[in-house]
Amino acid sequence: MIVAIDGPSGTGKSSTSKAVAAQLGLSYLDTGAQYRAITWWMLSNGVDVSDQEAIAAAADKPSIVSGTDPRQPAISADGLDAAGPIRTQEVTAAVSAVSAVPEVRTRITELQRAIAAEAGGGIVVEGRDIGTTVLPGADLKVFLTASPEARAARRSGELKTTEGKPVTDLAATQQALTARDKADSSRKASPLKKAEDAVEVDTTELTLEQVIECVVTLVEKAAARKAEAEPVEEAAR
Ligand SMILES: Nc1ncnc2c1ncn2[C@@H]1O[C@H](COP(=O)(O)OP(=O)(O)O)[C@@H](O)[C@H]1O
Ligand SMILES: Nc1ccn([C@H]2C[C@H](O)[C@@H](COP(=O)(O)OP(=O)(O)O)O2)c(=O)n1
Repeated sequence: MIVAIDGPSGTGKSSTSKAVAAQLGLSYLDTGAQYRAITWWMLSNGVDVSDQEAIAAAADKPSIVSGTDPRQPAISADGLDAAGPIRTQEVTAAVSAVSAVPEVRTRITELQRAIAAEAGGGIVVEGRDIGTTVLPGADLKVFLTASPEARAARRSGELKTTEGKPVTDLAATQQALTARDKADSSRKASPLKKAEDAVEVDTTELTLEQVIECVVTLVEKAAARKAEAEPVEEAAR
């Protein structure tokens, strides 16, 4: 069972995907964390993130390793724990530019497909292009949306500056988030886009618990469809 959950920032992808995976005993992959980790590695290793060629030349260098336990998501770059540093504003401000470079996307997409192929019991993979590009044959595709105001309000509560202070400016948070959405949706290589066969869920007026319940139901229905379809496929062989 492969579940793809895509959508812009602050729609609830990570919280929903982790909870659904934990509840249904599936693995979990946060692909945004991988793009953030490669961005953090570049910033820490003197790569000029305004120079596309420099980014492309460095794309193969770091070793990015993701844990797939939804209860203990882990991410490292060259063996260093990246879970904390990838959430700083510095990384958030640079991640769209780094992730728009085709060499970075090819590298990270290969990693994602390998992780999904190894997840024997099934996996929930969340990101921007999972349903469209990374795993177009997913058993279920969900596209989460929410109003920019709701997303900014959710995000502003958890952001930290590089010095570790909380970010409280809601208007600035919304502006940064909208700019990132625009960059992620307009890039040439695998932009943020709803797959034609994805189920869209608007989370603006829903609690996180309601979104989780809705996605669990969708996964259970997709699993039932898959179980019904498989004996037919077997017989056809
Ligand atoms: N439906 C919801 N209602 C209220 N808050 C939510 C909802 N979904 C997620 N959140 C909160 O919003 C923040 C961003 O959620 P997250 O899952 O990280 O979004 P994404 O992965 O899409 O960027 C988190 O603090 C999360 O707890
Ligand atoms: N599949 C993906 C996932 C993330 N990205 C890029 C674009 C996003 O702005 C950044 C960060 O993603 P992340 O999911 O961590 O962002 P949010 O938590 O939603 O703010 O990575 C991508 O290009 N493709």
